[in-house]
Amino acid sequence: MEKTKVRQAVPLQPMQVHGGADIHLQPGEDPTPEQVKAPEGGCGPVGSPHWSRLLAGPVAPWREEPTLEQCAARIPEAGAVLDLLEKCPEHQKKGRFPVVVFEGLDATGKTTVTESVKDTLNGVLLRSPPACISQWRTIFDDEPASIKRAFYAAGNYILASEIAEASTQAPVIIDRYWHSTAAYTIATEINGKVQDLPPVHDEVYQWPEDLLKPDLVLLLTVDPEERAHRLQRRGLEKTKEEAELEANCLFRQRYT
Ligand SMILES: Nc1ncnc2c1ncn2[C@@H]1O[C@H](COP(=O)(O)OP(=O)(O)OP(=O)(O)O)[C@@H](O)[C@H]1O
Ligand SMILES: Nc1ccn([C@H]2C[C@H](O)[C@@H](COP(=O)(O)O)O2)c(=O)n1
Repeated sequence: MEKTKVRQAVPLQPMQVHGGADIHLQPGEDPTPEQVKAPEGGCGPVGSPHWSRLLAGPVAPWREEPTLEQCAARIPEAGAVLDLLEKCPEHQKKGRFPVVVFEGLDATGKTTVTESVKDTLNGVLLRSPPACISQWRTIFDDEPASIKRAFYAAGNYILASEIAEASTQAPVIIDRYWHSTAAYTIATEINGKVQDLPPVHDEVYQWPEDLLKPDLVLLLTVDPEERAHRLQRRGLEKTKEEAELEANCLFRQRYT
């Protein structure tokens, strides 16, 4: 067996982004802090100020981007995701059992490790996106980045209600959660060099304040060559992100 490295991921802090009203900026013009900040009370499509901020886009809040609600007429599954989201209680509380998340690039061993830890701890294994919406992934994966991101972000909130319930019964082990959504979004949607990324304490890295927080997040890493072999052995078609990781050093730096 190859060695899988595990390190505790830095938890993201609460995030603040624009909640939905259109902001028009000239190319190169930066938004004011008022524009970036969500309006008091929220204004988004699903009633909760935080959900609406999230679905409006955590990384480039000043851009005009379609939300799930806006594309529901064209993509009925977007409406179904929003219906599920609406049914989730707004304040998700963790039960008495620990909630542990495993993160990492493709083929770093998340499935293998989470299944083993689940068996060892006699726990419950959950995944993001959760099973109730994962059959629609291919639809959203083919959509523009903002819609894809909104789907995965919504999935994290739906998953949170599953975590809340499961953690009253047993330890909960999770394969990907918010960090995956944030990392892929930052890597795909922030252009430029790694030094152009928002600074370390920027709100973009922060955990959404209304999203149930795990007790522990572990990041799995393997040597890039070994990871490439594993992907090759698996023989699946490369995802868009994998192709970018391979070809684009800047993308890789932004992601990691
Ligand atoms: N420690 C290990 N040593 C050698 N091979 C491993 C190890 N852990 C996992 N693998 C193999 O690497 C491949 C990827 O593992 P796994 O599916 O667990 O990764 P993953 O992170 O869940 O991937 P993805 O995110 O793409 O689903 C599998 O073929 C698995 O058998
Ligand atoms: N919480 C999540 C989970 C997954 N994603 C996206 C990121 C990648 O495009 C893809 C990887 O998932 P996997 O193939 O390992 O099931 O899914 C996300 O953005 N947020």
